[in-house]
Amino acid sequence: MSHSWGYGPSDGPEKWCDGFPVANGPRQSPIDIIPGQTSYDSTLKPLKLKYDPSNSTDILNNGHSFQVGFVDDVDSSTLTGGPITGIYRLKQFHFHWGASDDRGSEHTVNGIKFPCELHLVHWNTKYPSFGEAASEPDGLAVVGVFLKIGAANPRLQKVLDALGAIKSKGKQTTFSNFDAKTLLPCSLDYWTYDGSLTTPPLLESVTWIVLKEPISVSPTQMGKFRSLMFSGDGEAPCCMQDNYRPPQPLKGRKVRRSFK
Ligand SMILES: NS(=O)(=O)c1c2ccccc2cc2ccccc12
Ligand SMILES: [Zn+2]
Repeated sequence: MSHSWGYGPSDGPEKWCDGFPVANGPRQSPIDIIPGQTSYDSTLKPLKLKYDPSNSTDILNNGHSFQVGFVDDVDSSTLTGGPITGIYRLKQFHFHWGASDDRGSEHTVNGIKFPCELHLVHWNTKYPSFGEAASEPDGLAVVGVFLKIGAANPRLQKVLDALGAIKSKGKQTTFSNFDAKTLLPCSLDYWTYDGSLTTPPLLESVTWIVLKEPISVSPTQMGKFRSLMFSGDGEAPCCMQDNYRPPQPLKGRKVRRSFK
C-alpha cells in the first residue's frame, strides 16, 4: 500500500504517524534548538565540506520540495570532520519554506522560525549506497542552513532562476556547474544532534548539523520559492509552500555545539 503524504490538513505532519509509526520515535526531526540548553563539546572537529561544482547534475520538483542532485559515485563532493567519522558524499540539497516570511524553517531557535531552511544531504560511504545508508543509524548527515530575510542573495539566484523550468511535480532539468559551497555562510559553527529525515519515511538515520549563522534571502526571492507547485500538470493546482514539519519532542537527546 503506498502511503501518499503531503503538508495539507488531510495528509500533513499530524497524519504521518498513520502510515509511518516511527513519526513518534525517539529521535525525530526537526527540533527546537535552545542555545542555553546545548553543551559546548571541545572534541567536535571543524566541518570540512569539499564540493566539486562539476558534480551537480539536475534540478527536480519532487512534489514535496525541489532538489539539486549530485554525482555521488566518487568521493569528489564530500563532508568530513564535524561530529561524524569517515567520509559522507553529497547526494542532493533542497529547501523548506513558508507561505509567508514568518515561517518556513523546520528547525527553530528559541522557538523562532526562519522563512526558509536549506538541507544538504550526505550519505556515509561505509555503506554501498545512499539507499542502504538511509536505514542505518549513522547512515546520513544533513547540514541545515537557515535563510533570513535581508539583501537578495546572488548565489541563491542561480538556483531560483531554474525554478521556472520545474514548476510542477515531476519536472526535471539539467543543472550543471553549481558550487553548493556558495550557499554556505562565512562561519561553519554548528549545533549537532541525532535525528531523522523530516519527511516520510522519517528514518532515524540522520546526524543533523545545523549552522548557527544564516544566509540572506530577499522577500522577492522568497516569492520565487512560492512559485512552485506541489501538483503535477493536469492536477488541481496547489502552491508549494509551508512544506515544513514542525519541531518534534527532544525525548532526552543532547544537542551539542561546536562553538563557545
Ligand atoms: N528534510 S530531509 O533532509 O530530512 C530529506 C532527506 C534527508 C535525508 C535523505 C533524503 C532526504 C530526502 C528528502 C526529500 C524531500 C524533502 C526532505 C528530504
Ligand atoms: Zn529537508
